Amino acid sequence: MVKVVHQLRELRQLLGALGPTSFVPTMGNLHEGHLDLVERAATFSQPTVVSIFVNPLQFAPHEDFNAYPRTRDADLAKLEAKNVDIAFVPLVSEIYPEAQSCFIQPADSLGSILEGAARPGFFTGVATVVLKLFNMVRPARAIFGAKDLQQVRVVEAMCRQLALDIEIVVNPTSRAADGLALSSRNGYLNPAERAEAPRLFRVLREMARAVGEGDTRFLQLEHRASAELIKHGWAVDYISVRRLIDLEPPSLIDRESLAILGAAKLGNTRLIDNVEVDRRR
Ligand SMILES: Nc1ncnc2c1ncn2[C@@H]1O[C@H](COP(=O)(O)OP(=O)(O)OP(=O)(O)O)[C@@H](O)[C@H]1O
Ligand SMILES: CC(C)(CO)[C@@H](O)C(=O)[O-]
Ligand code: BAL
Repeated sequence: MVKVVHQLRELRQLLGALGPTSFVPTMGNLHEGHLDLVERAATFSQPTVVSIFVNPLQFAPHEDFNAYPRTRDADLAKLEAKNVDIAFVPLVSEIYPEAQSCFIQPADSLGSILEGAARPGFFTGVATVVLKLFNMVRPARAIFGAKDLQQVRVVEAMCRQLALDIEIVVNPTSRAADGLALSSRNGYLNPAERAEAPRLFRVLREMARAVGEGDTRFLQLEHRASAELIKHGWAVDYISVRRLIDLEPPSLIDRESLAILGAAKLGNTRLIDNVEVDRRR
């Protein structure tokens, strides 16, 4: 039976009896992508803790904090079916008990680019809540999805820079049959937008193929991909070729591992995705 816990006090009591755990932080509205993270957690053969918390700190005032889907009972049934040990479902007041809080601000070189440029303050909100959840759960490891690649890099850097003894495990992006990365925000799409949405993955995959085959005209490729999306009604935040390791722009001389990252809006729905480059030349 999954144990549903709302308060830190109870969480600590339960954890004391469990020993080292694997932890999957989420904002709920669980889909197969989340459940794949839970399955990955189970491969470590230690108890699994999943948190469900829609973190107000990572939403700007004009963003979708209030509209964000909250499907608690369905989420808990899915965690029960996956044999999760603890579902930690705190109230906002449990995570932020004081009116003012200190924050974890990622280095600008990582926290203020790409998603951080499009959503100022976003990674301060993410890093702060992730550190807080880590301190509450004190897991041996935490599992994150590659769909949010920059979030993974921010969390890895935080663990490195603040000497946290937590292994960060990255699980591949789970996709629908047509390639669209699974995401809670896909639920905002109307049928016509849902049919259009896989184009983001397709243009990123096409760019990754071109770069993998040796095309180094990155700016031209980025412009072409953006134009293709704009032509089909998207508003593009960025499409960018980056070094996989630190998301810096690549140099033309070194043969670094690369990824193509993109974020764009279809109607009112903002989607992100990324594709690693398989370099053949
Ligand atoms: N399609 C996916 N594949 C792999 N991991 C995923 C996928 N979607 C979400 N995750 C991971 O699940 C964890 C919790 O993410 P979150 O609850 O924000 O879900 P989401 O579907 O990404 O929602 P949103 O639409 O808000 O971005 C994160 O580590 C995230 O990277
Ligand atoms: C890591 C996270 C749970 C922090 O709120 C969130 O950013 C998410 O769901 O990806
Ligand atoms: N999955 C990332 C969390 C967010 O967009 O707020």
